[in-house]
Amino acid sequence: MVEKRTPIPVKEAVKKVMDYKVEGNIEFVSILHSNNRFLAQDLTATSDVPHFDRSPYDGFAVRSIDTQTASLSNEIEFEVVDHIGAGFVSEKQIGPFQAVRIMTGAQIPEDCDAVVMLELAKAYEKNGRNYMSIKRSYQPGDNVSFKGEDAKTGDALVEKGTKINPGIQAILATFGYAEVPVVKKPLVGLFATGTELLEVEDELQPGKIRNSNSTMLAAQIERAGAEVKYFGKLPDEFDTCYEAVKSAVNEVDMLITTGGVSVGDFDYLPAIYEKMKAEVLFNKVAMRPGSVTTVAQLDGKLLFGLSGNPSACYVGFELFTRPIIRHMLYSKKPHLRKEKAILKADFPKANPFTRFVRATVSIENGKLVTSPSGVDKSNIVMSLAGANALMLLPGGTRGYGIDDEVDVFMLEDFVGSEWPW
Ligand SMILES: Nc1nc2c(c(=O)[nH]1)N[C@H]1C(S)=C(S)[C@@H](COP(=O)(O)OP(=O)(O)OC[C@H]3O[C@@H](n4cnc5c(N)ncnc54)[C@H](O)[C@@H]3O)O[C@H]1N2
Ligand code: MOO
Ligand SMILES: [Mg+2]
Repeated sequence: MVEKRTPIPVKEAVKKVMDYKVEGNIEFVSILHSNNRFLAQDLTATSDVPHFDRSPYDGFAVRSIDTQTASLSNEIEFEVVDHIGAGFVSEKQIGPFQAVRIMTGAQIPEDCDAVVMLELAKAYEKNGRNYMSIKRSYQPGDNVSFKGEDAKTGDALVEKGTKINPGIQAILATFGYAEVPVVKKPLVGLFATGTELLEVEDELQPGKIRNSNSTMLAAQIERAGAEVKYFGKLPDEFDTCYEAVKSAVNEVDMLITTGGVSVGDFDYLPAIYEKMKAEVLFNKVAMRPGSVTTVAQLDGKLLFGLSGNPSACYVGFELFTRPIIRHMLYSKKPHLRKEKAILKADFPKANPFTRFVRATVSIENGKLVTSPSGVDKSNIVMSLAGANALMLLPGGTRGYGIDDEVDVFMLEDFVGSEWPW
């Protein structure tokens, strides 16, 4: 008699997995290798930026007090006593009706408090000396980029758990973070099981298929921010699989297998978990695809037994493994981001199970719209290519039609959801 499994609701299954979440460790990496990593500490400003008053224009630094009577009918002349570019500091004392020719980014001379743009001054030479004249007045601070106007020492800049992007790279560099505190990438072990599996480069043979789940999962693991340790494919042989899984567990933060979790004669993962004395958290989830997703824990370490069917495997990873990875990377919103979208296709059939339909989400007239990215069966690979979201169709409904509003889970997003269930 085949074992009867009792399905549990998706949110209960996710909760059971999240009971085993842990935070990752900190490591320091060169700023040059920190892009796309996740911050392990809040970033604070280590100095004022800019840390000196500077000129935002190419022009002349002046004492605003000397400009007060300047007007179209009263041109005021200044002697230009110094000339500095960005990176230089004028050592000169600037007296009444004197100016410094100054370039964008250069430090404002101590005695000056305003900058005249080059275009608004007339520059000329007289008796071997440089002069300029202006026809308008300036107030203290006119055309000055002030010390600390961008950030002040101690300002909170970016929260830990944030994915480093080009803008954060600029901030890291500005504040001298040559070595960046990032979360060590969770190491995710990966096995594909199945005697039918060929390598990608193999010629097709009768009854055999190319192993597509390994490369798919490796990419999903990397998309979530973790590192893959691929242990290879295993034939459907109990002892071989048992030994391989048992030893691999010790080398990684979590272990994924794909295939061999259902009730078939060569589906050995359930028996392997039992022999390892791992506690099975669930072995059936009330959803499609991915109903056979099985998760176990061994001394607090999670073993994800994902389905062999490609789409079921894909969905199982995104719902159960991804949030564990994202939590390890200090995210406060580790689950897939949930949004509302307008359905652009009909689903007339009654829907007994909660469905996660591989879907394409796009923006039309400022609104999210969605339609399935292909055939909605768990053994289908093609629908995965265009999927940037999973459309949630709750079970027990009479079907859906065009223009219905549905929930979608965004696959390529890093904002996430705190708890979308
Ligand atoms: N009697 C029952 N049969 C099945 C049930 C059930 O409840 N009762 N559940 C079905 C569902 S739902 C799914 S999903 C599959 C799950 O199967 P397994 O997780 O045990 O996976 P396998 O049997 O190893 O393989 C299933 C399918 O996927 C192909 N596969 C496997 N690995 C890969 C890979 N790495 N790359 C590409 N494709 C792969 C494999 O060849 C099979 O076609 O069970 C149903 N059966
Ligand atoms: O796990 Mo299966 O994908 O529900 O079809
Ligand atoms: Mg099977």
